[in-house]
Amino acid sequence: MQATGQSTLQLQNASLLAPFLHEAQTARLFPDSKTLVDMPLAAPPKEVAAAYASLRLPDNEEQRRAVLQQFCRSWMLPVESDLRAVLPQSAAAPPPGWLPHISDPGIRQWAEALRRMWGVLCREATPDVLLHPDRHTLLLPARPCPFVIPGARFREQYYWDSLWSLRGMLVCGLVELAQGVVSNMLGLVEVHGFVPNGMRTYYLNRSQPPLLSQMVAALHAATPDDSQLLLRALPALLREHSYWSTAPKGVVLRASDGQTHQLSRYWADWSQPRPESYREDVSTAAGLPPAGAAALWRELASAAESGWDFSSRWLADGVSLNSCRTTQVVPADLNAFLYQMECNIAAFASELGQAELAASFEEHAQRRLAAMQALMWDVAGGQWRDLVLAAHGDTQTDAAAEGTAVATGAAAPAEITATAAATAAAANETCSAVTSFQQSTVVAASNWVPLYCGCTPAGSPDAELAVTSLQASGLLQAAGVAVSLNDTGQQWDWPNAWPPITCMLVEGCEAYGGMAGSKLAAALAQQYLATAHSAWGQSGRNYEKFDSRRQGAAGGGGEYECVDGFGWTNGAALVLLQRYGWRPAKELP
Ligand SMILES: OC[C@H]1O[C@H](O[C@H]2O[C@H](CO)[C@@H](O)[C@H](O)[C@H]2O)[C@H](O)[C@@H](O)[C@@H]1O
Repeated sequence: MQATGQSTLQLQNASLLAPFLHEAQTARLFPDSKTLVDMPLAAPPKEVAAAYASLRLPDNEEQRRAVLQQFCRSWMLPVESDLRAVLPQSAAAPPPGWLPHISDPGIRQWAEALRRMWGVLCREATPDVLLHPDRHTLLLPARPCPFVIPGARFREQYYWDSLWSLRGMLVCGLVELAQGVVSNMLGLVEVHGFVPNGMRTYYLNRSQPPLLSQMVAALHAATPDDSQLLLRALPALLREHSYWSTAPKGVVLRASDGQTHQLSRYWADWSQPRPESYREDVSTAAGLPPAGAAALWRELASAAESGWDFSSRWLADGVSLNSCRTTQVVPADLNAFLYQMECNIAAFASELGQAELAASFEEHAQRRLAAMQALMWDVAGGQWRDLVLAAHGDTQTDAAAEGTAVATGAAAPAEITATAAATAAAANETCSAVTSFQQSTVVAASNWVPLYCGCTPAGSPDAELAVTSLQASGLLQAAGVAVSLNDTGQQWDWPNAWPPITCMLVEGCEAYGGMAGSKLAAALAQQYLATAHSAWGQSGRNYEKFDSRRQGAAGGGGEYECVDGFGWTNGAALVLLQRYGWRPAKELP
């Protein structure tokens, strides 16, 4: 785990309080496991830990729970007492030019309500977080700025959510707020070398889909006169790129023609239950020996790093969470994001006059693109497939701690033969090439994310094929785009439709898919607007995810109730409304 200064202190305290965390989470003190880890301490951690050590816990379950509850009341502060609501600068300014021109009064009112949500979701840390960081799990950069939370239980800034929130803020003219959100992330990279999953210390073991360079690009387009932005962002992006492209996240694959390719995967530096989902992870690993449980917990945390927590994409048997094998998957969307990051770094370097750096990142981008084309592009299926590395074997060893396959995963069919040990070697500094892997058969919306990232030229035969295959995929439903065809009960599977994915598909089809792509993009955009508007009209809610089959219905499944707020839902709606207007379509082309 990479941590320095303030966060080291915070993490040391987390380990001091680990016995309490275990007991309290196991006793189910709160319906949502995340509540406890977001509550500030009322006294210095050493004092709290000493008080806990002197506590006599009764054997009787109910009495034990009551004692733990009383302990929490005495030694902890209410959730959200580390935050205060703050109105972003320019929130009171008149709505941006495009918004008052929406002709339908009901839609105009909705757009106005969405715009006001940035004020509702904006937070800053209380002075106590800066004064006593060791009492808090809120993670701050050196010079923290106000930020936007997704909403409800997600009461901190998140990494990939921020792209759609940021773009929503920008179409509303909230430039200072957007600048602060990006500054927070750059500040975290400057200290930790990567952007954590979210701004809490328990997220420091992993990142999330790497979209910072896209946020910098969006902000740069909105503030072309800010000469400082790229100067600050470029070194941070270089650090982030290295975090994603070196082992254990970086892997080397050898194709059947002998050619080696460097790609990346999700890999969390964590082999314990996630503190924010402690009870859930303990229960998923029930019955496993300690080493097997530790390996599974890494796989679960790595799935959380993907943003797709959880999905059949990561499950060896396609349905059970205890077959999670995220680190054995080399994801198409992750590598597409990294391709885009490499292109953006090249463009920023070139703008700053750093020609050599620009050329080297153009080369990185071209190499990754060639690898994706050679290994992930499914010509017959017209989509980019995740790659599944052969399973490492049946148990966890020290090698597992270095990033090898999970214990519980069934071996992938060995279409391309090689030794399982090669998978393990992929994680090592020596970077021996993995030769045993195959394309995943899961039909997930992520298979078309490379279209959004420009992994094939606009209007090319491959791009047109991708649009046609998306139309035939079964993912496009009456009220939205399902993220996969597999009904597992997990939230990143059938029948859920997630705003960021829909937005990426719309923009990918529009930018690269020729005439057919543009038509589909416009129809998908209207479908999203119709369902988001209908949900708001029926319930006053802005759900984090939707049911792709029923207009205005919330999504479900997974380890927490569908929440309201919601950063990326509102951002995607505002961005699509500004781009496409309100033109309800009858059906998809
Ligand atoms: O508490 C469980 C998990 O919750 C988060 O994941 C979900 O919400 C995030 C915020 O909107 C979103 O970025 C992610 O895609 C969702 O699946 C969190 O990111 C996980 O790390 C956490 O374990």
